[in-house]
Amino acid sequence: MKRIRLRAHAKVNYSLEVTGVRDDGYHTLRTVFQSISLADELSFERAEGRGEGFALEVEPPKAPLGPPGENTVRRAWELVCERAGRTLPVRVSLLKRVPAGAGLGGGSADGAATLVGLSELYGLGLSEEELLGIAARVGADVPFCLLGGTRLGEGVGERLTPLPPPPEHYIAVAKPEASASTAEIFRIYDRRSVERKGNSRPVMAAIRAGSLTRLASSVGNDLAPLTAALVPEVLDYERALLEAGALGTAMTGSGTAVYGIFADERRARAALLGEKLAGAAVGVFRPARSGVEPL
Ligand SMILES: C[C@@](CO)(OP(=O)(O)O)[C@H](O)COP(=O)(O)OP(=O)(O)OC[C@H]1O[C@@H](n2ccc(N)nc2=O)[C@H](O)[C@@H]1O
Ligand SMILES: Nc1ncnc2c1ncn2[C@@H]1O[C@H](COP(=O)(O)OP(=O)(O)O)[C@@H](O)[C@H]1O
Repeated sequence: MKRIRLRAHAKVNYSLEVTGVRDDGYHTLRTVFQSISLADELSFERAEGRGEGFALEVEPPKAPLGPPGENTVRRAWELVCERAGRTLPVRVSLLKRVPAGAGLGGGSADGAATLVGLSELYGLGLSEEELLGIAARVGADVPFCLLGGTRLGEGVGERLTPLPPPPEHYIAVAKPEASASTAEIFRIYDRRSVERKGNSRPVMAAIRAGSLTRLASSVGNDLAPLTAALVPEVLDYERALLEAGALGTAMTGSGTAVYGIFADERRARAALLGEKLAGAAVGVFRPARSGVEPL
């Protein structure tokens, strides 16, 4: 039985600026995305002639994936079936490692991996351009999660420009108990605009210069004050990471996870053991060069 096994990488945003609002209410962004070594694992097998054609097993079973109909894996499957003009019976196993609702793009990464997995499983031969087109319909982050690496995202995140890999470093990630809904954060944004810090340009200059200290001192996220107003731990954890020696910290995506940049793995791991981050540690990760890759 043919089985496709893939790793779906999470991401952080080294910068996140809101640049406007489209007619459909989506906000345009300028953001530098970075895939990281934290990843979910997915496997895909044909499930000929069983039920409606889509079966998903998740480990751990209680992983908070929202309403079943809204799962990004199912949504991606529905769109690929539509593109293929037929039902593609599949059984998907998903090992969740990326915390949901964290701004780490876990759901988006799973959606991206599903597009690749189904195209390979059924030999659909979908081009990257076709996959990107479907990805944009799954979610705003999914086109990036499909390509991965280091990229500038514009539009709602679908206009991607590749960037050189960043200088070597370690990324210590911490997440408060509370999650944040991306939709809610943008609703708050519409009611009270935020100071635009313009981090993307200095972040890109630092990456191009290969300077870790400049990169670390340039990271930032315009949405952080909004999420922090709902979940104060966002700011507490940024401070704790700096006190533990992080060269720079920021919130990722619409939150609630935050990360600290370290040159030294040992210090990054020690930072997550500090009492102020007790129970919040997600882990220490490295930049990754792809978004979806064979397991
Ligand atoms: C803003 C980012 C930055 O990385 O946040 P994170 O998801 O990483 O936290 C992402 O682009 C999010 O992408 P994604 O998580 O796919 O958002 P979606 O599910 O497509 O959107 C959820 C809701 O958030 C709002 N939304 C989302 C993205 C965007 N650029 N503008 C918006 O206004 C819309 O109301 C949308 O219905
Ligand atoms: N495969 C999935 N993994 C995680 N969350 C999912 C998935 N499919 C749908 N969701 C829902 O989408 C929400 C956002 O998940 P996720 O993409 O991980 O957040 P973010 O992009 O903010 O990191 C989750 O809170 C959950 O309700």
